[in-house]
Amino acid sequence: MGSEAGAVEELIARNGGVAVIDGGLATQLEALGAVFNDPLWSALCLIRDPHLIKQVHLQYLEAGADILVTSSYQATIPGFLSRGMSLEEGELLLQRSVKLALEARDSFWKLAQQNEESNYNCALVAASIGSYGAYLADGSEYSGNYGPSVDLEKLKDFHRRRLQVLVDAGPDLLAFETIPNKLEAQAITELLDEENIQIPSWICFSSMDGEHLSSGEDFKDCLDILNTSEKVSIVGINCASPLIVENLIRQFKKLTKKLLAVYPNSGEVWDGRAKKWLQPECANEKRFDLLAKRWHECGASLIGGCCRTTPSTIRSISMLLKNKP
Ligand code: MET
Ligand SMILES: [Zn+2]
Repeated sequence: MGSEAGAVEELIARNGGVAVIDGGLATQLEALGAVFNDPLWSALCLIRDPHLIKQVHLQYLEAGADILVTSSYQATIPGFLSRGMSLEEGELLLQRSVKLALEARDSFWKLAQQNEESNYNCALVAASIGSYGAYLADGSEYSGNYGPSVDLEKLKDFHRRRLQVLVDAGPDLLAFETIPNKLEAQAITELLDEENIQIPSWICFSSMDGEHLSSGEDFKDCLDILNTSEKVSIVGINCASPLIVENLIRQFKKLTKKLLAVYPNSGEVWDGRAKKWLQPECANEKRFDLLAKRWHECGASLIGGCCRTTPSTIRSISMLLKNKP
């Protein structure tokens, strides 16, 4: 546990052992009418519709989220440069992602404090840093297959400038998301030290089988690396099926003492040929909020949703886990 994780620990203690992370950002942007059939994905909104991003942050706060994840998941400097933007413009967009979340948090909190009956916490803002695979936009964030040309230094170089810009914009923590392999976990861990980052980080992995990282590597080898870092305060899983999360929490509990975060997707699977989301088996029997209660009982202390989860998912888990409206 890093010494800087005080604000997160405080939040968890105040809620009786849990903090609620928000839900799918891209999903909710699409629900509000945004269209991003594009390699920049939801980062397009930073350019075209920043007001929608703020609106989604406010919707998640209203639903009870204690932690907002910013819109920088697929916002990268090489991605922006490849669209003809300058370095300066790209950096401004990254700053904007943090600013939008901080503004939403501050204005919501100001109103909440004026209402004596409100039960809200002052939310924390986690700057999202998607994996290298998310930038490639070729699905490799779910396979971990980056090819032979990608080594430790290349991954560090990819992450370095975005990390610096996001930290300078003043978020409360960093959220590395959908990390699919050990090499990238190691690159991030080393980079946090090299850059002397002073805010806490979470590193969340993707997993397809509920046993291994998406790459097929063992979590033990990966967590052995993360456990050596004071800068990584929280580890966990995001954008995996909710049906495999409990097994992963049990495994993580044996491998690390760090706080655990889980925010799986809805369990729907994208059928690229039919261009529609397929419902998971047993979707009805295993409702997300009941699963979330199990995840908490098994030892996860930060719980939320990823793709295809919405403010209504977050509202129900917030009510169930915090036992207050
Ligand atoms: N924070 C990102 C989002 O909700 C995570 C996406 S995982 C593919 O849009
Ligand atoms: Zn997701």
